[in-house]
Amino acid sequence: MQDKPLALIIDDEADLCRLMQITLNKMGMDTHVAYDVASARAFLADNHYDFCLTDLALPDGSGMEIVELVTKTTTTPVAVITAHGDVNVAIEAMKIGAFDFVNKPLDLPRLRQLAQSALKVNETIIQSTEDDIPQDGSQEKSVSTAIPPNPLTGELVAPTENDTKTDTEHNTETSKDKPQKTGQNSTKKSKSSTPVTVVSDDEIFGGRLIGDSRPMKQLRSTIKKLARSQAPVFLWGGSGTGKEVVSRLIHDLSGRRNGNFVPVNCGAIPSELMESEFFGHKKGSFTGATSDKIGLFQQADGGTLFLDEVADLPLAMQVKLLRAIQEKTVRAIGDTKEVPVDIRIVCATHKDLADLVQKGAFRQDLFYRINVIEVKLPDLNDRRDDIPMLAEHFLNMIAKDWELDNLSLTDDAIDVLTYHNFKGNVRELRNILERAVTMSDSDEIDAHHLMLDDIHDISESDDTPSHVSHDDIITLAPSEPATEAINTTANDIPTPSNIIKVSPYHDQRPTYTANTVIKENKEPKPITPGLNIIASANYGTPLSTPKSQKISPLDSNSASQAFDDLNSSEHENLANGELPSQGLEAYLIDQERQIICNALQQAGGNKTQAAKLLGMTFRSLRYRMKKLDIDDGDDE
Ligand SMILES: Nc1ncnc2c1ncn2[C@@H]1O[C@H](COP(=O)(O)OP(=O)(O)OP(=O)(O)O)[C@@H](O)[C@H]1O
Repeated sequence: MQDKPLALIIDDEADLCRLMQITLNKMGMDTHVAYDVASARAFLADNHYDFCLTDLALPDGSGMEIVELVTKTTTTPVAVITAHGDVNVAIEAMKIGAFDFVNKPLDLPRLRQLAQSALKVNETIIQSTEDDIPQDGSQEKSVSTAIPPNPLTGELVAPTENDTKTDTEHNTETSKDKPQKTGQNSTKKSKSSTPVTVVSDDEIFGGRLIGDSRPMKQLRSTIKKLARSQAPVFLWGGSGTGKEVVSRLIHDLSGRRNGNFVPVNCGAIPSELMESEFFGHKKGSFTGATSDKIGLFQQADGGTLFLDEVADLPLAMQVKLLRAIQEKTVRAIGDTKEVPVDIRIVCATHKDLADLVQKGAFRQDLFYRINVIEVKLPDLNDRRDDIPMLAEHFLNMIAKDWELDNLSLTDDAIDVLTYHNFKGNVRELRNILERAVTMSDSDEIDAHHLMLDDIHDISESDDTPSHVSHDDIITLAPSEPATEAINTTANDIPTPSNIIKVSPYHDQRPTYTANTVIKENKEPKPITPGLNIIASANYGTPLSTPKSQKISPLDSNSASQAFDDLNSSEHENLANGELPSQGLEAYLIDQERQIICNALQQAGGNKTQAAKLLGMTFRSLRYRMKKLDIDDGDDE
């Protein structure tokens, strides 16, 4: 018969210990109790625990000592008990490796939740690899400053027989009142009783976090450690460095992986809707609230809430967010009850949040609360060794996606990429390659297909490469699809099961990058005689025609159906200086779709001919058709 999970409770209040014991026993756990640091140390020396819970104020020392000891020498998740409201101490404990905390007076449902999370942490043991770089002075400078000292030091190997001894030697003398042990199997505990899945690094990271440079090895090692904690994580790095990728990995590797991962772009939610989006609302609570709505916090209950661009939160919302994070409860607009939520917060920004705190634009208390573990993501320019590997990875992805043969880069192209100044980081690299593939009709991508000379000039003169305004740009090449989070294929994510929930505000902003733009030319650019395209669509925005409605270019009915809203009176209105009712992006997408359908019709469905008419390569046309959901018909 399998052992029950074993917990160690450390607190000098006997009644409280008894209450915790009863609660954990009812959950099917065995328990040991120690009333001081010395007896806890003795228990820890002789047993392997699945969960450890310690008070901070103990008669002969601090619970922090226990946290340090447990995280340095075992894989056991250790939580701390804090006096109510003493969040600062809880944060300090999490910085040195505590996986979570519970307040006094003790809330039993919260204790149960904590214990359950602890057991889940033990379910996946990630095989240690050579990538696991010890966090000592041997790190490169950029990494050691990026990651706070010793955030979580748990070893990531399954416990072995050597990890533990039997406790027969000391089981009577470890506590002033004798340590209390409950349960049948509590005295011989040689290894974790939680069913363990062993996952290799390749299974976890394969294809998702490419890079063999030292900063990337360090990052992978940090992610694995963070996955064993509930501590809030703050990801800081330039646009396109992979903050969302890292956030998803932390979720997928953690005990929360069966809950939802809810990404939300804080900068994309109109401020008047923020409270309702985050916390939900009751029907009738304001004009337009026609039904009850569950907020993002509740959607992420049991999982992870990823607050991207957290620096963009208005101050009023920061106060409400802080309260929800601290209290672990939310109240929907128009509701009278608080609802408990169990979420882990991961935040990200490319802005200097500490600077915003100084300037009064970001609340210090919220900054302190979300910035428990800070991880700085390295710029691509600081890990150039990874560029060939990343390029190969993206070419393989593009080839698979567009059903092309093997694509490759010439040596010259690799050189050009390796020396390019990437202001948009990995996303920019991917966009450059996507464009290069559309520009080349061969499977071999050469330096000139990358078109990096032009880009260099542009990016040099552009301070905000990743968020260029609509007004002065024309997109030349597709930027990253906004629906990536939804469309990610099993192939992209070879992970433990994950349920991805995408909030309506996730990544809706346009994803222009400097490399995909040319400066404005007010005059529409004639591409071929008779065709006047003012700009190509930005593929980073949702299509105005729903995905399910595939357009057949040769079926004039279905094509015209898609453009019903672009009636002639609208064209007249536009000519008179009015703005498109469906918004610029949707308008441009419809325009592009219509023009391509026209060209295909004129060419009798022959894509090669249609591409010529449009002055683009065959491959570029096929790519655009795919993005715009225009029926591909037979391959030529
Ligand atoms: N190390 C990596 N390996 C493979 N793909 C990566 C890596 N880093 C980033 N990417 C890819 O680059 C793109 C941008 O990544 P991501 O969205 O995570 O960046 P970000 O830092 O969150 O960007 P932003 O700040 O603009 O939101 C995605 O397509 C992602 O899959």
